[in-house]
Amino acid sequence: MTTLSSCTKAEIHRNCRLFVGPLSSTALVFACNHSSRSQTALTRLRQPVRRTRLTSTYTGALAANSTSIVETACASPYRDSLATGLALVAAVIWVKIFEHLAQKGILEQKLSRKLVHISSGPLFVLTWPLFSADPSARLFATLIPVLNALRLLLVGSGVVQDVATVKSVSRQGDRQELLRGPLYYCLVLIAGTLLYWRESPVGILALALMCGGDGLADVVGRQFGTARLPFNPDKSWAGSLAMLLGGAACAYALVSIFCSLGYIPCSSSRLLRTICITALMATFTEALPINQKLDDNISVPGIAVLTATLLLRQGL
Ligand SMILES: Nc1ccn([C@@H]2O[C@H](COP(=O)(O)OP(=O)(O)OP(=O)(O)O)[C@@H](O)[C@H]2O)c(=O)n1
Ligand SMILES: C/C(=C\CO)CCC[C@H](C)CCC[C@H](C)CCCC(C)C
Repeated sequence: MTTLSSCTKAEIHRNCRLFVGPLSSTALVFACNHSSRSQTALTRLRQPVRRTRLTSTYTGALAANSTSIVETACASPYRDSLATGLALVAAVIWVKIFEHLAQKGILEQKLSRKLVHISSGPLFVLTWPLFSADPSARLFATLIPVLNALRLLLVGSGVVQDVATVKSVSRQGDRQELLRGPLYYCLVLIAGTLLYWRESPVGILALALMCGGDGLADVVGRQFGTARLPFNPDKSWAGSLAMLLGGAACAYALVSIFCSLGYIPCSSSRLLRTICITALMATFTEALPINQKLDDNISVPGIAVLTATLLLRQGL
């Protein structure tokens, strides 16, 4: 179990800059999530954080208001349970928001479904630093997609009636659809968490390309996809370009956050090359006329894992 005092002042500053405002307490949880350092160093580091008059108001308020709550949460033996509970509540609220927007007609059903697709995975990945360094932490985190997968199984198979969920994550309101794309999506989140967790960029890359990449291809393709691909008239240049850029940007943002938090050792030129080549391969796979046989939520992360694993064989 690590505590807040295991962060360097620089780490706290860096993370505070990343997660400002209402997420300030999260920032400090993030900041205290690194592998432990020597107690002497901790004591030394702790004081400067307190002593320094942090110039901006938010950092001052942040330190004053959040430290005790965050210290307690970090030091708590229930840290992973707390993080799981928090992420589960966030997941329910997040999907409910889109259910509500689709039901009120504020968002078209297809768009609402795609926005859930684009945002849920990256938001889930962003909850990972809330968990402790304990080897069992990834199992706690896995509970979030596992419970969502179970919900999809129960609703999709008709055991539980939930019209709102069906509406928000299906294309046409057919409950059985939940057993395909959305269920595969949760299974990929489960596999990514269990196999790669926050120690390797491979899982994060695969999830980013499935969510940010493939999701954006649909949104942009529907809107601007007049020029069709020569080898697949169901897909467009605009959709594929959006997947390439959106997927690479999402992957870069997430991996950079995990690099800067110290979970992944990174050399930026190598990382950029890996992200670009993996995004290209995933975009090409998504554009192929194979999605009647193989769901994009399987083919895209599948090819991303293969490509990134091969490229990162020599390490970052
Ligand atoms: N590279 C891409 C990908 C998708 N699209 C457009 O986005 C919409 C949805 O595509 P796709 O995701 O392949 O369709 P579905 O399988 O129906 O949707 P889902 O992935 O959500 O199951 C289609 O209008 C398609 O033309 C596109 O123009 N270019
Ligand atoms: C419509 C979807 C895929 C079709 O291609 C996505 C379905 C998403 C699930 C129903 C909800 C998944 C929730 C995540 C496991 C956790 C999100 C946590 C976060 C903190 C909001």
